[in-house]
Amino acid sequence: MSIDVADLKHLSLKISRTVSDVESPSILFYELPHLSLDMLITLFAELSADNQCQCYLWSDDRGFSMLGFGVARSIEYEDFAAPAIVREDIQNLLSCFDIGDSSSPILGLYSSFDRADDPQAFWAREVCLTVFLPTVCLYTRDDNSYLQVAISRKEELVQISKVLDLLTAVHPEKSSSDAAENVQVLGYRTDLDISTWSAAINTIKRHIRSGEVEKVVLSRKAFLALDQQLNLGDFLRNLHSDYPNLYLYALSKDGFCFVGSSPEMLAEVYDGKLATMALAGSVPLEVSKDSVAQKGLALKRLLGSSKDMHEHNLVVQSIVEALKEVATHIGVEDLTVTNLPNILHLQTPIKAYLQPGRDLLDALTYIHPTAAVAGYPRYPSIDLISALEPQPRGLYSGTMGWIDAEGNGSLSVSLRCAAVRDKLVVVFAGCGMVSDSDPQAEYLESEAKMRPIFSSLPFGVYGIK
Ligand SMILES: C=C(O[C@@H]1C=C(C(=O)O)C=C[C@H]1O)C(=O)O
Repeated sequence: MSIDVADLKHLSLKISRTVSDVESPSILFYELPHLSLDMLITLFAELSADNQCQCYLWSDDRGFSMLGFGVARSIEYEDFAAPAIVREDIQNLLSCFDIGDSSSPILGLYSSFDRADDPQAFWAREVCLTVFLPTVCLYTRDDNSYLQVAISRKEELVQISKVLDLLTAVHPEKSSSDAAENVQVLGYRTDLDISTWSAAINTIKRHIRSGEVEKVVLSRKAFLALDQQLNLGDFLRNLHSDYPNLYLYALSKDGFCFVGSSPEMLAEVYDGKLATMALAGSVPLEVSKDSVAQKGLALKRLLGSSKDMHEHNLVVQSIVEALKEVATHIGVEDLTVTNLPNILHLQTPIKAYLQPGRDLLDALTYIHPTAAVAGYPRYPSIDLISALEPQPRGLYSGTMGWIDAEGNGSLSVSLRCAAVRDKLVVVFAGCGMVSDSDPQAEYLESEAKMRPIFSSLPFGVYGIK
């Protein structure tokens, strides 16, 4: 169903009237005709061009998508805070608003991997955790779409009208623009080339031999200088059409945009039931090869690799250990394979019941960062990562998603991503290192993990090393 312009204009008027009458800060909810993800992508691209306001897009493949524009209120934590404190802060934040009926407001939530405060790295000036109530939130849940507006000042009406005006103008099947065809790469570099990468892996192996760690996830960045700014709408549409069943996310603020498409769920919580996964142990696929034959061989190699099974089992083990602190009835399901165009991953779904009073925030605090993005055990691995990686990771390998007032919600792990500022694109990828990791093979794996970003750029860069 497409959006009826007359209906929206009517809604817009109705909201303006209601908002003008609102005397105390309020959160209002309206039902909307179905919003496709494509429409939210178009809105994200248009709204993020306005550098004044934060814009947030997050979507899973299970029927939840949200677009948040503006920030009515936010809570930022310089260090990782205890879940009980965050929970209380969220309740206090929401208690400033009249919420009315039975709807539960949706808040955005994102966290960084580390306490990133490198002034040289624009993607890494992050607090640890941010929870925010968007001024305008369009979201779709199980095929129903809603508009949530948080009103505390009359000026917010401008932001609300902006979203509604754009919505009336968005065509449901917006085709991509052709302006970006001529984008050129002016420069390319990586922070860890194959020789520094290999040296870092040798250091990790020394720490593994000494018994201090069993696995460390090493990551690197690729920096691309373009001759013009990226068209974010086209980029997100390409990313979504090539990798359709993943988490798609984008955060635009402070003059930069962090964007990606991740196969990894950190946690999904509903009514005390928790779903998570171990995702680690990978075989990259080459672009040039016949995909069916190649996938068959790669699958055999992955399932027969004791190194990948070891890497994977450490992640299962670390998640189960973490869950024992906050959950009961922990069920480790059968091993499966996540089959993507660029790579195959071993995957084990894990389910549990959270202890009474626990919610998504406990899942975040205890599970993250898993051994799939940090290492095992967690803290010596994180120390090694900060010693070996030239700059903080910032949002890369952090988490992104949403939470409601009851602590239900969903978070993805921020992988297969890039930070974009002006004409610079920084692409991130990492690989789990164990005692028998081969630096060359791991480097190829990191290239394959960057491919979704490269191939979604207008010129489809594949061969960058
Ligand atoms: C760290 C990344 O991916 C993680 C590491 C994996 C591995 O080492 O096999 C697989 C999936 C992810 O959990 C990344 O994509 O940057």
